[in-house]
Amino acid sequence: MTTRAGFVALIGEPNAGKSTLLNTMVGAKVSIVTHKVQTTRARIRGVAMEGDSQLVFVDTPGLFQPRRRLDRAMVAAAWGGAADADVIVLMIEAHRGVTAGVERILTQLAEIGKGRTVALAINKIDRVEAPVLLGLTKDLNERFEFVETFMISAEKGHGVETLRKWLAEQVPESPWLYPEDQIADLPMRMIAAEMTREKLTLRLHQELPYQLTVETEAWEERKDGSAKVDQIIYVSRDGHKGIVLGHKGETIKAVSKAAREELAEFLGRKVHLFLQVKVREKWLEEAERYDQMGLDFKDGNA
Ligand SMILES: Nc1nc2c(ncn2[C@@H]2O[C@H](COP(=O)(O)OP(=O)(O)OP(=O)(O)O)[C@@H](O)[C@H]2O)c(=O)[nH]1
Repeated sequence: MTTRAGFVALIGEPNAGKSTLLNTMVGAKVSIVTHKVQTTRARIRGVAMEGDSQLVFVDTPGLFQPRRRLDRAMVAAAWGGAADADVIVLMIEAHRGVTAGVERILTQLAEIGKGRTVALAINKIDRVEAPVLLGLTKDLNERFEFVETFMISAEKGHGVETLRKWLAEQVPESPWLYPEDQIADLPMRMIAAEMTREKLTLRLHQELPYQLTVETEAWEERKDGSAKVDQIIYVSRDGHKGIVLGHKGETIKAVSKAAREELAEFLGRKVHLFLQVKVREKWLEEAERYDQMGLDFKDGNA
């Protein structure tokens, strides 16, 4: 069997329908991903299987005219995700057409999208008549050389399967990036790992060994409705392990408690969180590419 796998970035103005499309393509589980945990790094929003292809959707915060510093960082992150992706899909709203925001994105796309596979998805086609769509398709394709144009309704599901099949053909031949039995809760695993990393950062301040990463090793749904989450904190040196554990394990206990509480509140149910610290000298090298993408590299999976 020839497998394929790759990264897909959905870009577009806020409200274009990116989350809706993701949910339709990936399944209901992603909807749990909210904007609550903000990060400037690209994150995985969901993974879809289509035939022998694995499509990993990376998050791109809505692209808008950045004013504040935080906004600028978010927009940069959005483009960062797109620049690393194998396929970029620009989503626009059919009834709004080429807005000033869309024009701005197209200008940036002229640089980022050069030589890449960029498709156009005109969304919310249920809101306009056919002639409008044809005019819009022509207009947009004159402004940028899209490899393909799709007319979809993310909400009603029209055209979504065609788009997904096409994406499956675009990603390169590659082993799958994530085991199939993990993809359903992958976004949750990543969010949980980020929560723990955030608590470590808060707790350790400057002491924090910068070569540190958190991975969610196992996620188990229990019959009583609670979730059992096992995480490993990887540090690159023995000395760092002591810092993370703290005097008599105080640091790790406090981090664990804070992360557990936040995760429980986020999920709205009870959480049992187990943290383990491991020394792995080479993790940085192994994980480099994934880390840059904001992905949690799982040992031995790639
Ligand atoms: N009529 C119609 N509405 C849609 C369609 N797809 C999405 N919407 C609606 O458009 C709104 C925005 O959709 P989202 O999926 O949240 O948009 P988004 O691009 O993820 O927005 P941000 O998270 O702000 O970047 C929601 O109210 C959706 O219900 C569609 O195909 N037709």
